[in-house]
Amino acid sequence: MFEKNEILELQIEAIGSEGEGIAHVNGYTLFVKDTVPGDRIEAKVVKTGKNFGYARCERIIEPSPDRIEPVCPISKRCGGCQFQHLSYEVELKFKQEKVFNCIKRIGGFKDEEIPMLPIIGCEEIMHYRNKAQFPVGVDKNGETVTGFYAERSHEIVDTTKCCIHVEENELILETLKAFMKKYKISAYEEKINPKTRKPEKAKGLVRHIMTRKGFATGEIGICVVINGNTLPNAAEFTDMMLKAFEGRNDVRITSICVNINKKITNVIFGDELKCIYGEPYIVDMIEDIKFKISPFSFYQVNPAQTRKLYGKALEFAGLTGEEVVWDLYCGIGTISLFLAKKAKEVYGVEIVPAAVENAKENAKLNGIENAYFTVGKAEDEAKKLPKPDVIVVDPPRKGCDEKLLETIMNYKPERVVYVSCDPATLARDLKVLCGDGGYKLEEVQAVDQFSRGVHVESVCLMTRKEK
Ligand SMILES: C[S@@+](CC[C@H](N)C(=O)[O-])C[C@H]1O[C@@H](n2cnc3c(N)ncnc32)[C@H](O)[C@@H]1O
Repeated sequence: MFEKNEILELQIEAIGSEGEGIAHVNGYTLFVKDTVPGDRIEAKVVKTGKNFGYARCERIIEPSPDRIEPVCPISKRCGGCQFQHLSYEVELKFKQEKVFNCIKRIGGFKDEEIPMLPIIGCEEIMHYRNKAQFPVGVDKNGETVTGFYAERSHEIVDTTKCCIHVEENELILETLKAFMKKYKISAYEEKINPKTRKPEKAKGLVRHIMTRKGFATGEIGICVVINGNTLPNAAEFTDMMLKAFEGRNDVRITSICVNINKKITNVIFGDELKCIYGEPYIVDMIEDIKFKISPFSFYQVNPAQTRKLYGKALEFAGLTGEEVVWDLYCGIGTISLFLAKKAKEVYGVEIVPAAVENAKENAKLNGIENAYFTVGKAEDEAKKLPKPDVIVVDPPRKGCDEKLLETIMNYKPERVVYVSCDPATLARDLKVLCGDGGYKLEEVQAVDQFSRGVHVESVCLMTRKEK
């Protein structure tokens, strides 16, 4: 066992599930952030446990051939990206293996039972993210700061630049800071309880700014989250933002909203939304379908990859025009509307009311009359829907609720298409559906939606073993 602060020479062998490098010394595992398999490093032990510990890279003795220079100057402090120092080729290999290994270890599948297609990588790994949520706070000198939380912390790394977000965010953040300075508008300050690591006291007004850009339409939406009832000088804020983008014909601000969140919480949005300019949504397009997207609604963050992901989901659904399809966890109806064009009827279920409102409007906007949407929990609402031939699920990271898996198994649709942003919960659910559930795993496709980050999206097709 090692002592805290002990200096070790380590050979990094693999990448851990959170993107850290892994080294072994006499059978003991050490995780080292910002390192790459093949690096030989000098590291300081920072924490030790019974089975594994953590060390900090102090010096790279010999860099791995897969190590690259991060494009981002703050990549080590910011908690956003984990792979700025790793070649994209190795990042993709890691993600492919992550999905495979989760299905094998957590799902209990044998190698030959995992029909994995090669991961679909990004053509563009920079400036791909259409949505950003920046915390706003105060530094030691009392100046307003915006940027990103440092990893596992509430400390804001002050920056207006980010190489995975859209470049327009820089101008939006600079304009917000100038507005707050000019009109003496305070930034949110919270006191974190060191034991619970949760915020316990707070003051100041502006707590977050969220931006979303429609890549196909150029529409930009801004939402300022405040710890109060009104944003003072809201008209001036709108003027400043519009002026900042004056003369640009590639993008335009079409929505500015204020969200009220007076709770002391880590949850970004409160319930109340006030539109102070334009519409309470932006419009974007995927292929030939238009979508209205409210600030509350989920919308995939990487438009170029979303097309490929949805394309696979649609292919896996294998529709002929005759099927009744459920699209559970449907958000604003993105997948539903693609399915509806090829199916008899589509039933979407989604928990966020604003997203369902968007989904209904989106069906109308695109002249789609065979897609129906319900607000509620998928696990409660699905069993009230007409019997499906195909079920598509696209749950949040925690995966599908057990009750929903039971419903799927009771209804026995021919095909289940599972879109997942967390391979661990995907694997857990596959174990149920392909175990007692009577389904066979037919295809597994990983899609890189989050380049330079550790998360990976995937889509799987399951078919019934007994017809
Ligand atoms: C990963 S997103 C997928 C949305 C949509 N399929 C898309 O591609 O844009 C997951 C969605 O599930 C919703 N959600 C979370 N828990 C839910 C539940 N228990 N029942 C229904 N929807 C839920 C979220 O609000 C979110 O819109």
